[in-house]
Amino acid sequence: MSRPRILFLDAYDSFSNNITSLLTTLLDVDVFVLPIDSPLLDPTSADFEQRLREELSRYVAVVCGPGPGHPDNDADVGLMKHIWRLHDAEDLLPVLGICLGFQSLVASCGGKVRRLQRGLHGMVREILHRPAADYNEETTAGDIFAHVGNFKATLYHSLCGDIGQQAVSEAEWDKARWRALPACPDLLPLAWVEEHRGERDGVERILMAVKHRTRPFWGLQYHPESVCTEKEGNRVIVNWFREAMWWNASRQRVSVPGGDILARDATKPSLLSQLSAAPAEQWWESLHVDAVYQSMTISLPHGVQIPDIVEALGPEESESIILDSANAAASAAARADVRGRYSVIATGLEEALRIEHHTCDDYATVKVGRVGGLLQRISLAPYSGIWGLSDIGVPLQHPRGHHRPDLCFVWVTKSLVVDHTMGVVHIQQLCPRGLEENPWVEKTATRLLSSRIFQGRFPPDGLSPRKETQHVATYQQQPLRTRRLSKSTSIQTPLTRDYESKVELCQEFIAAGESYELCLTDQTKISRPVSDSSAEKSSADGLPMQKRCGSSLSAPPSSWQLFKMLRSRQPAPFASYIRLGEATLVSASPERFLQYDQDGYCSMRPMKGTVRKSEQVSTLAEAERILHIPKEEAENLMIVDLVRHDLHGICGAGNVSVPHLLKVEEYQSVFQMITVVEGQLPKPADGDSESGNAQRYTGLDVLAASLPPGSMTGAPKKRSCEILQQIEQHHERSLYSGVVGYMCATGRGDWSVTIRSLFRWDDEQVPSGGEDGGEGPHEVWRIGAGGAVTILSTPEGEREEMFTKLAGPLRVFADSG
Ligand SMILES: C=C(O[C@@H]1C=C(C(=O)O)C=C[C@H]1O)C(=O)O
Ligand SMILES: NC(=O)CC[C@H](N)C(=O)O
Repeated sequence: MSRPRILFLDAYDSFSNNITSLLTTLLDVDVFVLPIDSPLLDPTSADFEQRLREELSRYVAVVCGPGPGHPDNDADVGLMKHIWRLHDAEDLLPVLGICLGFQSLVASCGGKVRRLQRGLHGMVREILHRPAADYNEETTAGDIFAHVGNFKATLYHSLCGDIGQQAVSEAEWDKARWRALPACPDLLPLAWVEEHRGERDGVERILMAVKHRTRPFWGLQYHPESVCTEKEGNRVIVNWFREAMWWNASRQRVSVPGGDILARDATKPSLLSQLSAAPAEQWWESLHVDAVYQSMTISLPHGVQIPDIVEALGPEESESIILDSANAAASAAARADVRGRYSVIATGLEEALRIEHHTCDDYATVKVGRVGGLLQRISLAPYSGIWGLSDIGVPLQHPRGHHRPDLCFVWVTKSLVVDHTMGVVHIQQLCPRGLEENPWVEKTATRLLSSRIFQGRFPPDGLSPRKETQHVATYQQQPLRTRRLSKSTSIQTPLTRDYESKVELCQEFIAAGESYELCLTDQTKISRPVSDSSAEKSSADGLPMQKRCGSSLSAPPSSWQLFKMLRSRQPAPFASYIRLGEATLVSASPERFLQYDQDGYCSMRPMKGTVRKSEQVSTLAEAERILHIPKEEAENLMIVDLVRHDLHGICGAGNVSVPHLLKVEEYQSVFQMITVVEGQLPKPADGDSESGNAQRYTGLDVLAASLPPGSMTGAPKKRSCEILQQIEQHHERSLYSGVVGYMCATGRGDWSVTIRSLFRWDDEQVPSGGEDGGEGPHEVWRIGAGGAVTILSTPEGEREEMFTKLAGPLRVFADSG
């Protein structure tokens, strides 16, 4: 027997999948999702009424979801307002509105929707409903709070339904609070929050739930699906469904089973299932997946660090992918929970196959090596797109002024994986079958074993000592501002006043109900003489090339040297050094985005809440005191609920949990609050068969469905990105704010958020940075930094946070002048 079906109208919230998961698991129903502006159900088309009626006939009930915006704005609520207009016996069906859906119900019944005195986002409050003793036969009818105990729930709103409550005097309030008020006679209030607004403003009465007097409509202002809403609140949902089913039964309304429906499943189809639509000629045949795995493991001498291994491997390759658990050695000092266990050094990139995609294109390219010939252009038409802003419905500005790839996947067949826990290096390659004689693994092992670092001619001290010695002399602590470091390097940081007014603008959008949290960022631009990249890394004899050449002091440090400086100053679990195509990224990211294993276990680690280390805040206990406050916890909670939504969209109902909520961790220069959210990918019903395999979900499904990272956008993601594009003046964040990581052939993967990083593009060169125009070509480095703005932020606080995050990466330029 098929389960009852519920239709969920999605207003592009970032919590929708949490609601569909809650409904599915709690009520044993199937939930189908229709966007509020679905082109399949267009209110301007002639047969709209008919199509709507047909679609609704398939469901036992409708849930109108939360979302950004205002119920008076048609585009924000779309189909919802047609639901509240249903009236005759044939069309009518039970409906529950949640947050925006609830406000839309209030507005449709003549109530007002006004701004709260101050928005409440990620705030957990006691939901006040009628006390148990007050329930009798009359008051219980249709009251979905009847016999529910006390519970707290999470709020995400700036607006509130106003049915006249503020006008009721204190003396009258006790009686009036459960009665329909004259301003809106059709709605019976069922629950309230009383928010203390300080001496002057007193208590703001905030309507939390209603029931329509004659129609089967209910609404909840709070978020029943939030991870911080207490379980007792689930009984409200169960009661609603019981009332809904009872209403259907009493009207002999039966939903029509089967048939075509316009709404889609609450979870997305797998990426692999899209391949059946792919053209017959398969580009991935050139990946040589028919390969032999060869490997060798050698032990790692104490104190050897990733850059030492890279340098011992020999002269620099023109491209690099190095994922460096740079805090592995310094983990005792960092005391952060994440200790990178593995580091990955990719080699042989010049012959590696890669896939690139530029967001505005409708194709991706497959080619070999950096300048290698184009093998194929893959049309994206048969697929649902490649993971970017455009895939969450946020178009980019045209023209973008460049044709750089926004996505680059490289098929790496030769790599070194360092296991810091076991103290070993695995040298591994996938060798095309028939070419097994390839001696690369042995040759690499021999080269490492005979190098200075493996021969013990290396100081066995945890931190590599020979690093930036030549630069220490120029080290100066300087305040951060636009300045010239030397005659030839200039740094342009965001202007204080500018940034602060952008924070204020974010807060205006939030107060208007357009967003709950906005991760505002800005960029710092560094222009300096082009570094001599041919002198990067070291020569085959193990001596730093620049030392050999004797020209080290005049040449600015190469990107590789910048990386070495950054990783030792800010040892982070997700450091990386990437030189790929035209891009260079030097990162000291502390934030894991997503990790998954071959069994479909996924873990995300959103980070929100940052405090700079200082004399006043130097211990974990002090940081906890500062970070465990409503503002910081709310910031984190909002992203946690958003990340749960992203995971639910792939893992499905009931397969997401939060094992660690709001934990404070220590890093080199900051304390950060993090939460761990876990999910389990569904197993295909007939897992071993070919068709089962085609339906299989992998970690890539989660990655594709979760970009861009919610911690860098704010919530709800789509509207927040639209607003941020505007406030950040369509300035592309570029490599900053994206993700870097790997997925290996067995299905494991690990991705970090690119923050606390520097990056540059080869094509961004200015002819001369010198005032006299005589200093030769300059290259441009960029550093993005920012933080989450909420209604409780202060412009000064946010500006200070942005500069705190900027300081670490920027200092490598300051120190190397
Ligand atoms: C925006 C940045 O960091 C993000 C914002 C954080 C915050 O608001 O506390 C914390 C970590 C990141 O998700 C940055 O580092 O530039
Ligand atoms: N979560 C929501 O649905 C929010 C509704 C509305 N945009 C508000 O801010 O009040």
